[in-house]
Formats: sequence, structure tokens, C-alpha cells
Amino acid sequence: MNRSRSHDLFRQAQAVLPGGVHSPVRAFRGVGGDPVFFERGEGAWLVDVDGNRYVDYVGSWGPLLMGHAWAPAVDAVCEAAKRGTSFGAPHEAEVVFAEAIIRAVPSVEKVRLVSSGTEATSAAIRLARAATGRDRILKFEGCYHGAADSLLVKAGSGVETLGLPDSPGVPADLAKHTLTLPYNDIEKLREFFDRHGDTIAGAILEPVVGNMGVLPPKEGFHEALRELCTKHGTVLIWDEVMTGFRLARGGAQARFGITPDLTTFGKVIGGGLPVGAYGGKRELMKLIAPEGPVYQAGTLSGNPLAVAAGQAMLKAIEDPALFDGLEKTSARLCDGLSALATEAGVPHRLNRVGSMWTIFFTPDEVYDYPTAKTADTKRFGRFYHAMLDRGVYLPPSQFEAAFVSTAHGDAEVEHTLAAAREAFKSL
Ligand SMILES: Cc1ncc(COP(=O)(O)O)c(C=O)c1O
Ligand SMILES: NCC(=O)CCC(=O)O
Repeated sequence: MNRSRSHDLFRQAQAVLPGGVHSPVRAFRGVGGDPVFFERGEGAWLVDVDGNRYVDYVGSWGPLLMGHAWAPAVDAVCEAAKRGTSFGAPHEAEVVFAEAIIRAVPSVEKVRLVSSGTEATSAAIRLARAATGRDRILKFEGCYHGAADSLLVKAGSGVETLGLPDSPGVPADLAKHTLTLPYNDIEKLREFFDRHGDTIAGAILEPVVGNMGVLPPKEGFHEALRELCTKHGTVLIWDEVMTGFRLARGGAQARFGITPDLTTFGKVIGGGLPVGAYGGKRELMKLIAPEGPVYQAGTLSGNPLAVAAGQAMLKAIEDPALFDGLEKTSARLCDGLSALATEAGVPHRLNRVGSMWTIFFTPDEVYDYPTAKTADTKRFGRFYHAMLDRGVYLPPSQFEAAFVSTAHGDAEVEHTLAAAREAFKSL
């Protein structure tokens, strides 16, 4: 496969962009080689600047539940653009959109729109701190909640891929307020809350982790955290930036039957445009300015183009058959991949929840940060390039989730499995 134009563009990019990219996870540091530059997307497929075609499992890192250039979102954005691209003032669609979010996710009684997941999680922890008068935040090792200072402590995703578990530039005086625990360890959770519970403003977590690769929650983990937060007056924040509107219309909380106090959204909520949101209990959300004193703002918040795309998305996911279809495609794909890896004698664990999945190159169960780290990342890198060269675009790191969209069908699954059959044999 010839990718010479991508190589040339990457050299050009490195002269003007740090590392040649606008977000670290795009740079292929976890798998080696140069990133691919894309020209366009069509449904489940990406086409690069050299004309190569790939089945895409990155989906812009999660937002593209319906695949690339999904017509209802594109049309809605074009129509909205004709009426003005930004008002910096209230408009009807942002209210109707908020109502749709609240209908889909019952724990959200009031919601504020922002433009990214990072903004949503930053605001949620500020709100938790203000509501409780406490400074400390509990997060879980390997969870990633965006690039905000308080949350760049033992973070997953690109932070882990680059081996920077604590980022320079985050004041130690701030980071000391972020305490961390292993994911899925109920015993440690109870010990921690016994000792520190009454000093913790908020506990934030990914309800299904995507940012160490996919890790499902263990039985009882969410129930225990919910109970402990209630007991100690700690605000439970579910970061559903990745899982929201993807694992079910009502997100992971609909799937697991847990009611968080605050929820953060991003990715799917914007239908491929920049949208984030946070919302939850009325008594918490009323503290947000101008209703209350907790300041949070954004010039492009509630942007009419982004809201138009988001509305198209939220309308589409009202159809429960959509999630049944995603589940079937994802199961077929992942069962197929796992069977092929086994056939080729490649020790692996394939973790999947709904349309989120990761293949870890380790024989052992993967359920937290240390177990994710047992994966053979060199082998992942070889697998990655073997798949890329056969027209399959996976997230370029062992510690990321791959995503299936509704645009993925039998043809894409077949193409992927045919590539994987050869790729596993080459490892
Ligand atoms: C769970 C989670 N929270 C927050 C974020 C941050 O969102 P954004 O990249 O839109 O700022 C991400 C992804 O980047 C994420 O996966
Ligand atoms: N799982 C990690 C992300 O989704 C981050 C995407 C980015 O920062 O480009």
C-alpha cells in the first residue's frame, strides 16, 4: 500500500504542529510509523490522501455512531448554516435539544451545553467542589476524562500511550487534590471511603472504561460506588463522553440501572460536530451561573450547527432496533476476531461492551490498569500495521477503544475478518 502523500504531509505538518498533529493520540506513537492523512469518509470507510480505502473503527474516536458523512446530520448542518453559524445568544433548537437529552437520560434534570468532553468534565468537577465545599476528587487509574489539569493524574488514553502518567505543567498543589484508586476494586473502594469519604467532593469515572482499551465494570462495582457516594455526600459523576448515546439511548446508566448525580457527555451527542454537555440533579445544576454562583461559559456553547447535528443523532437513536443492529454486528465482528486469533495461536483477550471493543495481546483477564499493562504492545503494533496494510483502520494504540457504527455491515465485517486472518498469522 502506497502512502507517500501521507508521509509527505506528515513531514510538512511536523514543521508547524507539535508532533505533526493537533491531538497526541493521532500521532501513531503507540504503534510506530507515520499517521495516515485522510481525504474523506464514506459510511464505515475512510479514504486516505493516496486513495487507499480502510474500514474505519476509530469513528473520530467515538462520535460517529452512524458512520462518516451521515446524510441526516450533514443536511441538518447545511440547513442550519444558512440561517447563521453562531448567535452567541439563545435560540430555539438548543432548548429542544436539551429537552431531547433529558428525555433520553432521566438522571439529567437540567443540562448545560459546551463544546467538548474536556469542558464538560472540568465543569462537572468544579460543580462538585462548589456543591460540597470540598476540594478532593476521586478518579480511577487509567480512566481518561479529557485534558483538564485536575484530571491529568494517572490518566489513560494518549497520556498512557506516551507514558506520561502525570503531565508536567499541572501544579502539584492542584494535582494533590486528585486521589486515585484502581478500577473494579470494591474492597479498596470501601477502605478509601472509610478513611477519606467525608473529604471527597466528587468521584468521577468511565462507567465502561474505553481509555485503557475497553474494560467492563465488575459485578457490584457501580453499586458499591453509588452507595458510598450517597453515604458520604460525594457527588457521583459518570463520565459518559464515550458511552453516552452509544451503549444505549440512555447511555451506560440505562444499561446498568445506576443513577449518577452528574453526567458528562461528548462525542456521539454532537453527531460528529463539537458538542459536550453536563447535567444532572436540579439541585446541583441550579448552582451553575447565572442561576447560581459557579461560573462556566463558552462563546460557541449551544452552537446552532453543532446542535443541528446533535438533534439528528438523538432522533436517530430513538429507534431501539439501531442498538440491536449495533450489538449484532459488533458481536459477529468480535467473535470472529477472537476465533481467528485462537486459531492462529495468538493469546489474547477481546473485551467488548456493545459497539466498543479492544483486543488485548495477553492471555490474562483485563479488568484494571495493571492488567491492561500486561498486554504485549509490540505485538499490538505489528497487528496494527498488518491490519492497516490490509485496509482496516484501528485506533493506533493498545490502550484505546475501537468503535462499530451502524454503517458497518456484513461486507465490512467480512473485509475485517479476512484481513485479521492474515494479520494474526503474521504475528
Ligand atoms: C471518557 C472521556 N471523557 C472525556 C474525554 C474528553 O473529551 P474531548 O476529547 O471531547 O475533550 C474523552 C475523550 O477524549 C473520553 O473518552
Ligand atoms: N480515547 C481518547 C480520545 O478519545 C481522545 C481523542 C483525542 O484527544 O484526539
